[in-house]
Amino acid sequence: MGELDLAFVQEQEHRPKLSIIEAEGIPEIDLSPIFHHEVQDQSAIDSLVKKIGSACKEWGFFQVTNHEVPLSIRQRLDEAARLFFAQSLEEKMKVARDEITPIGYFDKEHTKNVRNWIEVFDFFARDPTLVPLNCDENDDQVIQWSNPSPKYPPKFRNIIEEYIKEMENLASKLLELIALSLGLEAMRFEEFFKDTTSVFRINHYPPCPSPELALGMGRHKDAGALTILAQDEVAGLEVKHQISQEWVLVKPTPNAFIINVGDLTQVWSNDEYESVEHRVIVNFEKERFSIAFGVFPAHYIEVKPLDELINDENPPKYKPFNWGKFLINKKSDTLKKKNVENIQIHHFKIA
Ligand SMILES: O=C(O)CCC(=O)C(=O)O
Ligand SMILES: [Fe+2]
Repeated sequence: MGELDLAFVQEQEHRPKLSIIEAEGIPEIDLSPIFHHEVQDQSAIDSLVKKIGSACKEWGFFQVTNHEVPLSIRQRLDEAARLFFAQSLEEKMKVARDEITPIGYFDKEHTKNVRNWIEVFDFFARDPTLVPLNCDENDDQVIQWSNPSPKYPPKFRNIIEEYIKEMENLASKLLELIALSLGLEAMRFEEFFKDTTSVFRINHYPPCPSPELALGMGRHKDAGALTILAQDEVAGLEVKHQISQEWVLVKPTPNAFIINVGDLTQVWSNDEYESVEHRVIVNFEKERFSIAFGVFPAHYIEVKPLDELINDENPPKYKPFNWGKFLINKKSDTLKKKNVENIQIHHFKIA
């Protein structure tokens, strides 16, 4: 990437602030009560569920520690990611995204029609992943998206697959805790994820000549049920604080994962939990890496507020919509600048 092209320049109101507020408030939650207990300590689990519930309500974001994902896997992936992105553009383009399949290497990503200062590598948890052929509501044809096999670094694919397994285990645990925090059965969400469309992604933010004008990733909300994010020691993620409406920086905690609830959790919970806006600022000197795992259901899932959470006083706030169509719409919005507003869950809101 060279000097800053106009395509990257954010409108004045969305440019990063020079004075940065660090988020002290993002709760750090210890997951040890759900691991390694022959006899489970119910009061420790109840208190964990409460903490998760308040974090989801107040922030939509929290960090988890003692999550049982081995540090060695994260380190091997980090090393491999650095080797992959250090290659020439020509090499990376051999596993590039194309117009049809939004997977592999991509360096022209857009958020809300502004280009991001980023290069990414996307990979699906299932190979192949089934998705609708197009956004047409009356067309039920399905296609397969298949993962690329980068030749370098050696074993890159295996390391990614190993990491994805860990993410899927952690995701199921977190979904159980979130279900309990909403007063639902622990396994309430499980059926949605049988044929998951979950996606793994490595984000690489190179140093940027004008970090005051561009963003690594423009303000957005994550589409899925949850995102599990590993960030390196270079800070950059900013979260919109619900109460003050200020952007606050999420300070890196070594070996923790940052969890945020996405649009689907917002709809399923009928707005009890909200998918919170976040963005990534870039750095003049330092590159930054993060690894995101988006927990997504099967393409055929009809998304709507859960029956148990609605009643006469709290009627459904969303019309049902199909996850697969929503997903491919979202993916096509990142491909290039469009002249229309990108798809959002509020388009399904019942007035
Ligand atoms: O790089 C980060 O810290 C956040 C990335 C992000 O928001 C995403 O991948 O959706
Ligand atoms: Fe995100």
